[in-house]
Amino acid sequence: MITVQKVKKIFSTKNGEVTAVNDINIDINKGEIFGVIGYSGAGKSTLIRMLNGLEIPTSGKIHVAGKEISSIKGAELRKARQGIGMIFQHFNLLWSRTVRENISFPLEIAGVPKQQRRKKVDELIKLVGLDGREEAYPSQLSGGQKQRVGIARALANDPQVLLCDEATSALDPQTTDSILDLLVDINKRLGLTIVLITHEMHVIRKICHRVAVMENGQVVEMGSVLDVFRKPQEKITKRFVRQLTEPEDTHETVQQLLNMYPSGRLVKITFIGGSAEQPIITDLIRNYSLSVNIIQGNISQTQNGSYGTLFIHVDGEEEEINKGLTYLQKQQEIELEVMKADA
Ligand SMILES: Nc1ncnc2c1ncn2[C@@H]1O[C@H](COP(=O)(O)OP(=O)(O)OP(=O)(O)O)[C@@H](O)[C@H]1O
Repeated sequence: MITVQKVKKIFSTKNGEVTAVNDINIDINKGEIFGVIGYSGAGKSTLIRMLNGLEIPTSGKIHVAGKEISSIKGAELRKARQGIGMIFQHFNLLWSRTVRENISFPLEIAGVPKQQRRKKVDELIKLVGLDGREEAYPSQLSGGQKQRVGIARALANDPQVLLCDEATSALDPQTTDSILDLLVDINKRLGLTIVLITHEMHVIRKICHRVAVMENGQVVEMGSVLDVFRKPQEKITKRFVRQLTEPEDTHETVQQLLNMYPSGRLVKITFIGGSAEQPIITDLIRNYSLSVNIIQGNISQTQNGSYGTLFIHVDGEEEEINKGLTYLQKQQEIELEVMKADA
């Protein structure tokens, strides 16, 4: 559905050239929810703006829904853009227009007759759950409702692709979750391809199938969300994954525990997919002469299955400990890390 081939974007500024996007290659499949994560300045906005022709690459090619978006101009580009919806962090609604009029706006521009417009807007209002709020103005809506208007407006021309630019960054956690649920629902119902950029791993974890991690204009890591969670390769990816799996105080706690328990091992187990439901801790206690103390754990769901981490302290005879750890290591879909004290 979307291909980004060797794309570079260089901005010329007073202080010289800035390479915002540096040689990126990405293929996004039809019906996929694809996330791009990175810190501020990584190049995410520039990349997503190139996907709908708001920026033109300095070099390289971008195809979206069969059109080479990076090379077309004028009326052809405007037409192609109708097939690409976009939602924004600050909603970008028209404040003097009602909910109904905001959603109707892109249909007016596309020259859709009045009656057809009304029917389509009614459908969209239902789809995003804004029944009863049709005549309200944006200033009378909550943040979540404003983003629902943004989503309905973006879907007005039946796009094949929806781009989301930090679409939940201005919302509280509960509202963020309800908007993310709506995006998953729309993705399933309409088969829409969704590309989102974010700096929050929670957003990636909750709704994306695949993720690309951006740093300094480059994609430094890319893969299915579960794979990236299981084995993050780059330092920056590990930092993002830790946002979810280890509360901020965990590092300190681990160091304290290592001092408290000089014998045995402190082990971090990462569970992926089906293994999260297997009774491996029970097996460990039953089959080996070990004492196992559970210190901290959490589990969460991704679009590709469950994912969790567990910190345990294992103690006993040295030989038994080694046997027990070997047993754990042999389990598929489990990653094992023996924690060590800071040097
Ligand atoms: N129009 C522009 N002119 C000059 N430099 C720009 C322009 N747009 C972006 N940049 C620069 O390109 C780099 C990447 O910016 P970009 O906004 O794409 O990053 P980002 O990951 O989206 O960060 P943020 O979340 O802060 O927007 C930054 O160094 C930025 O200053």
